[in-house]
Amino acid sequence: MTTVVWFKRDLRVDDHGPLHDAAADDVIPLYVVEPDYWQLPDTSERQWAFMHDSLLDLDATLRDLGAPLIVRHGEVTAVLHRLREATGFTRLVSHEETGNDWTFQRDRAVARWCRQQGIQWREYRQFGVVRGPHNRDHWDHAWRRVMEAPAYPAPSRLTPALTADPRALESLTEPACRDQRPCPGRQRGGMSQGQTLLADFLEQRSRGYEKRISSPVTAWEASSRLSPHIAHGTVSLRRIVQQCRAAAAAPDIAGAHRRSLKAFRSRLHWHCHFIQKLEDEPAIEFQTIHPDLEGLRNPGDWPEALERWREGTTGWPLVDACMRALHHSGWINFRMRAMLMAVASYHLHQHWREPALHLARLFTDYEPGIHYPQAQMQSGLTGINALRIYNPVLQSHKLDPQGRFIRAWVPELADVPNEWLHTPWGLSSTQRSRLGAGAYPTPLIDHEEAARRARAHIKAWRQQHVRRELTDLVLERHGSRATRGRNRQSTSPSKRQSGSGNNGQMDLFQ
Ligand SMILES: Cc1cc2nc3c(=O)[nH]c(=O)nc-3n(C[C@H](O)[C@H](O)[C@H](O)COP(=O)(O)OP(=O)(O)OC[C@H]3O[C@@H](n4cnc5c(N)ncnc54)[C@H](O)[C@@H]3O)c2cc1C
Repeated sequence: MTTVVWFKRDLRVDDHGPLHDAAADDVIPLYVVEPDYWQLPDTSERQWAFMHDSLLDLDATLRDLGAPLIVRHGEVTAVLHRLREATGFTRLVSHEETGNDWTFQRDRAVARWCRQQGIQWREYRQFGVVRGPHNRDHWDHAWRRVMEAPAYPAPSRLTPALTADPRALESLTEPACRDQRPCPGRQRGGMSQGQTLLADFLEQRSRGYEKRISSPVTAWEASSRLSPHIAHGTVSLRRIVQQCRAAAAAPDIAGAHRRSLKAFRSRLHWHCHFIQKLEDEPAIEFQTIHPDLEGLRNPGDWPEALERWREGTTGWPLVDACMRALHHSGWINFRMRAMLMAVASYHLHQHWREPALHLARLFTDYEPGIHYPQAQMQSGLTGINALRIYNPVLQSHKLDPQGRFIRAWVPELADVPNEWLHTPWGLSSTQRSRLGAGAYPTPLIDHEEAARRARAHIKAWRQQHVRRELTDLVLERHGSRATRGRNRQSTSPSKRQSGSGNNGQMDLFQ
């Protein structure tokens, strides 16, 4: 039997169920470059570049196993059709994908084509995300079952159904990407890069994880930096969970290090918890999680603010440093992603979708299932989470007190003393010119005033438009069971989502 293994965002051979099971057959390992996908507003050349590294690595490994990667361009059903005519394959295997709406519709088209052609298509789960009806109360248990199951070993040998592919991967025609912003500091893709990062993180860098991931000064080293590898599947999430557990169980591990590994493991759980939200409600890509918050902000309001936010010229140094670092490297830590999104939504009163798309394009680790729910959560659109209006000046003092990160990314402020670095608009124009900061913009709005306005606007909107019964439905559908349990015990229904209010954040729904 000939089986096509369709690689998508699972570019590895280890813990790859479809490849493992297909190894008994004649196999066609296939990757399809889909030109229409790379024209979508949430995709970019930097993501393709990471993918390309990973394809080269995958191809080299598959060649060693005996069956090189077959790469085709075009619409997937058309590619499969031609391949079917050429090889007569009868089985297609792949991983389930919670991608964006475009990939979901493409998968539906593939399913239709398979039915018409009498091809058996088996999809495997690679995450703890459940497709179809399921009981949210048992979700954690199901996640653990998947992560604790034995990983699939890489096949030791493959029998190729197509021996020589005339189109060598090295000469692959790159898709024309709609977004081509350069990313010189991008992480490299590929299985070996992912493995090295994981080993290095578990052995060394994770020691300071818990305490050092919030500051953009230290997070670059303290975070695992595995996100683009998880998003493109060059390392299996299950392997990461299992190796993390093994590292934490080592007898000689220090308490702080063990706590850090525990905190890291909870993030791996969040990965699937968030993706599950998009799996359960794909409309989240386009619509607010809480339907009554849809009209809170309008697309197209204040275009100058959006442009300045996008280009890292808001005049708030930490915000601009984060955006510019992201342009350069395709990655920024969680806290700063949250702050960027919150500043766009609250201070600059932007509708959530354009900022979310901009960030998606900038992230080499763009993962729709995490991205859209997170972007909405940080914009106050779920109706069930504490609102976090990050104070960009407070965050700046707290997370970059010496201005190391700011000076690295906002060179206009390199000579501004610490006293003024976080609030350079307080300098007179003569002082600014003397310090070489004359070209750095002043903010469009006072940030405290902007936060006050945002708070008042949301409060009024909520009183007028937000229906409790819909909030309860959102909570039922998307709320974390752990949080819900806590809420049930400790808060009255009207204060269900009251939050910490720390770290420069405010809870507006109290
Ligand atoms: C507005 C916004 C958009 C985001 N978009 C993405 C995205 O497109 N892709 C993406 O992978 N992450 C996204 N995140 C989550 C998080 O910021 C990144 O996963 C993390 O910064 C990646 O770095 P790391 O791998 O070093 O993280 P680590 O802290 O080392 O975490 C390990 C892994 O756990 C998962 N994870 C970590 N934090 C979260 C979280 N808060 N929610 C869900 N999963 C998490 C990721 O898979 C991550 O790679 C977003 C967060 C915000 C606030």
